[in-house]
Amino acid sequence: MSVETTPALDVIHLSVNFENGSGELQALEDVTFRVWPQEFVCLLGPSGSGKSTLLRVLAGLVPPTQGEIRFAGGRTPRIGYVFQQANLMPWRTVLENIMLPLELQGVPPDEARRQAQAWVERVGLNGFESAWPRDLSGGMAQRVAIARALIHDPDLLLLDEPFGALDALTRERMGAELLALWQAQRKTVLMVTHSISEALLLADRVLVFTPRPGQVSLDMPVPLPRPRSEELRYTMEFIHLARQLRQAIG
Ligand SMILES: Nc1ncnc2c1ncn2[C@@H]1O[C@H](COP(=O)(O)OP(=O)(O)OP(=O)(O)O)[C@@H](O)[C@H]1O
Repeated sequence: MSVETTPALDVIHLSVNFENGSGELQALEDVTFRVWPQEFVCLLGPSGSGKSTLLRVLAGLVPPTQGEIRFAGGRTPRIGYVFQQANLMPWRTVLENIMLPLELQGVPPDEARRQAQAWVERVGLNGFESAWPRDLSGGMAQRVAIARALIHDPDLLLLDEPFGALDALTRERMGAELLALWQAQRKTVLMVTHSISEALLLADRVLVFTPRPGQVSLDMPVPLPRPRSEELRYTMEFIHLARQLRQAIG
């Protein structure tokens, strides 16, 4: 945990209801937790427990029905968002997709290109600058999405099952790459995943959600030493933590 004393964000008694055809549906109920600067927090829970909804509330895309979110400094932070699908613009090359957030901020094109090129290298896509999204593998497309989410130097990175559509080996590799990026960039991260081992390899803390309406049923620190590698999976401590999470999910 960070030594800084101001939380990056405070989620306070948050409830979210949606109107659906037959009435109200409660997605989240009285959710309270805080996240510290530079912390990596994974959200685990059954399908429909409101994890994606929580990220959308944090991004300001869905209003809370009750409760509130407080961000450090009293203002909404700059946010990078990555979804299960890369959602790249098909008419833009890899480089042009990565530089988009800077263009939208009004950064001059040459400077935007220079920074995008640095990100191409950071996410291991050298040589693919001019490739089109349709020619990329799933893992490569997600690397573009991650670079695009980080290029504007967000304070908060929201990841909604970013590796959920990838095969198991690519997923492992992407997890390791994300960890290396996080170690270098030290963003505050909230990541939804369905994988217990992914959560344990990446997170400082794991929040487990109950079935709908989502509530936090377990807030578990992950005391595994860093840097972490896949080998950790075979240690007794890892297996013990994985069992605790499995039991909490039910
Ligand atoms: N815009 C919306 N309108 C109505 N209902 C919604 C809306 N968004 C989400 N829901 C409902 O809220 C509940 C929580 O959905 P959410 O996608 O947040 O869960 P989740 O935990 O992320 O699920 P999964 O793990 O399957 O992605 C679900 O029952 C979903 O159908």
